[in-house]
Amino acid sequence: MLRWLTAGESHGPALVATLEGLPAHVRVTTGDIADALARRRLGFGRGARMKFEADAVTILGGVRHGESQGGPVAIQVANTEWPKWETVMAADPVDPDVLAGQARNAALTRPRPGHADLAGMQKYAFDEARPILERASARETAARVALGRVAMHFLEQAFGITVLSHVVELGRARAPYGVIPRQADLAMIDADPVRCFDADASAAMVAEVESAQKDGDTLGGVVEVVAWGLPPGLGSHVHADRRLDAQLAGALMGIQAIKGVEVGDGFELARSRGSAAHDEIVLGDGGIARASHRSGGTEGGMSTGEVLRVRAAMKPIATVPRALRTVDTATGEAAVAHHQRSDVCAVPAAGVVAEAMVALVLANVCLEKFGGDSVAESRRNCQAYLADVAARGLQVHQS
Ligand SMILES: Cc1cc2nc3c(=O)[nH]c(=O)nc-3n(C[C@H](O)[C@H](O)[C@H](O)COP(=O)(O)O)c2cc1C
Ligand SMILES: C=C(O[C@@H]1CC(C(=O)O)=C[C@@H](OP(=O)(O)O)[C@H]1O)C(=O)O
Repeated sequence: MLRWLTAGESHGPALVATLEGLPAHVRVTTGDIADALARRRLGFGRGARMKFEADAVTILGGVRHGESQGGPVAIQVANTEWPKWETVMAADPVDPDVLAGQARNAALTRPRPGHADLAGMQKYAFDEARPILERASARETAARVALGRVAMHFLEQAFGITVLSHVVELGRARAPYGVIPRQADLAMIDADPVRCFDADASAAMVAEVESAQKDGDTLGGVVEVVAWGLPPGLGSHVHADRRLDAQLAGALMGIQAIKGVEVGDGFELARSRGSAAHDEIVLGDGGIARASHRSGGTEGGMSTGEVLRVRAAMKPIATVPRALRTVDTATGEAAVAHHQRSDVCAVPAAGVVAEAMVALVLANVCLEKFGGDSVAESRRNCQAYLADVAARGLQVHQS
């Protein structure tokens, strides 16, 4: 079983992440993780902070000479802006007179609608939002992306599974439905300003961001994560929490600002008749094949061996420049919400985070099915299983 945790605040010295249960001999370097973090900073519409702040990665444990050792992997993502925050975010007590002189320490008593601010102040007994927003911030997703890269290397090296994402909707702009990119397309997607695979849709998405920015507004959108090379039978129908689709939905909904998840054709299937909603099992060239890919690669809570497709819908950024109405909790008076700066749109970055979450889920279900304390052992176990499926005439040939 793969377990992971992150810790750290948005303006703290660093985020830290640990991954327990990773087999030995996964090849991964600091450079690989830095590359993943750089991809998360991509995307037209992100705010000023992405430009002046940098992620400084250190692998603190679990990896030696470029290979995992079987112990927990610990990664630090340090924040180069820390010197500006070291008094306001200090772990140890600070002289109140020193703190009083810090503009950054001003009490945030105008909670932002759409954020954790108000519910967090209620729940954790704080009179201002700083202690809440520091941990609620999607800065934390940098730690998840670092772990996701390690999980992706395991999936690729043990099983040949690859995971990628692309932006399919941004504001009102939409990419054509049903185009499923492959790993070879990833460089092209990352080179696009909004990580969209369709040039016309990309131009429309960029225009949407420009228009929202001009209006002092923000945008959301939809990302699709695609995984190629999955064996059938990951996850299980036998219990709710073992269903692959449930685990994927939970992982994606666990990303800040994600409000909806679709597996395969998702909500569109609900609008179709049964005769047009499923993937018929047919005789193909080499044996059993599927006539379509509507299910998104899961049936009965298990992978089918077809390409996996999941979509996540992100709400518009909640720190709206044209500030939303709130109440100042210090005075009890009507006010407008705190706003310093924000992304106009972070959908392209959310795609990179969604890839990481899907990779962590897939790595976990692969370990559940195949086990293995080394990459070679996990690979061997998977190959033996696939050989048995084929020997029983149940192998599905990809169309
Ligand atoms: C990659 C990424 C970047 C984000 N950037 C911002 C931002 O700059 N400003 C903001 O207000 N919210 C931003 N968010 C969204 C907030 O973190 C999120 O809206 C907030 O946590 C409340 O959402 P929730 O109700 O889903 O938790 C971002 C989310 C992601 C995934
Ligand atoms: C720092 C990151 O994202 C931040 C996520 C975020 C939020 O509210 O979620 C708000 C913004 O930070 P700030 O409020 O300090 O401008 C983003 O920049 C990052 O992704 O590395």
